[in-house]
Formats: sequence, structure tokens, C-alpha cells
Amino acid sequence: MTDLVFIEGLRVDALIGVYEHERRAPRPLLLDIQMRFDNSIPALSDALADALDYHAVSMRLVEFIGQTRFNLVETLAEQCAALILGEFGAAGVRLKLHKPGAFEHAASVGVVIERGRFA
Ligand SMILES: Nc1nc2c(c(=O)[nH]1)N=C([C@H](O)[C@@H](O)CO)CN2
Repeated sequence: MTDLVFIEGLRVDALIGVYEHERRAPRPLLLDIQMRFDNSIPALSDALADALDYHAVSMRLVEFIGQTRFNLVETLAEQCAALILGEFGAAGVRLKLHKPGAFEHAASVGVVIERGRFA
């Protein structure tokens, strides 16, 4: 099964980072997410209830990430992937989580992980 549902450029403010200045105020994170899901069933029924609802996933991640206080992007990415697999029935997930402007010499920094049956 090769179908995907995706979310690109999801922007969420979060308290994250290992340095003192990063822990004083939330800063923007960006997420690009690909979720393995069989889209043939919702394509036939035309019903949102049969689909992997990218809006619901986005809102849930905004709520979840807003409550977290992790040091590392690795930890937050892992938790977000687990949430998507556990709550939304995706077969697998590829998730890029990055911090635009985290420091002056790079446009963005972060991680990409794949969990579940993604390949
Ligand atoms: N592999 C990682 N390296 C670094 C992280 C991280 O979360 N994962 N975090 C930092 C700082 O918080 C950084 O964002 C500040 O520039 C450094 N390295």
C-alpha cells in the first residue's frame, strides 16, 4: 500500500531546547508529516469518517505540542509519531520536525524519523 495523507509546514509554537534562552518563551517549530493510509476506502465512500483527517491530526498536534517542555527535537518527534500511530490509525509515519532560525548560521535544524510500516 503506497497511499499517503500529508501535512506540510504545520507551524506550532513550543517551549523546546537545551539552552536557557530557549526555555524562556515559546518559539515556532515546523512539521512536515507523511502518513501511510489506505485512501481507496474514503475515495469510494466520499466520507470524512473513513479518511485520515489531516485537519484533526493537525489540531491534535498543536494541542499536544503546546503542552510539552522537551529538551530535544528527537523526543518531541518521537512522541508526535506515537500519537499519530496510536490515535489516528496511520500504518506508518514519516515526520520532519525542525526549528527555523534556531541559530544564525543555519536556515533550519531538526530531525526526520520514520515509524511504523512506512517503506
Ligand atoms: N540532535 C540535536 N541537536 C541539538 C538539539 C536537538 O534537539 N537535537 N538542540 C539544540 C539546541 O536546543 C539548539 O536548538 C539551539 O541552537 C542543539 N543541538
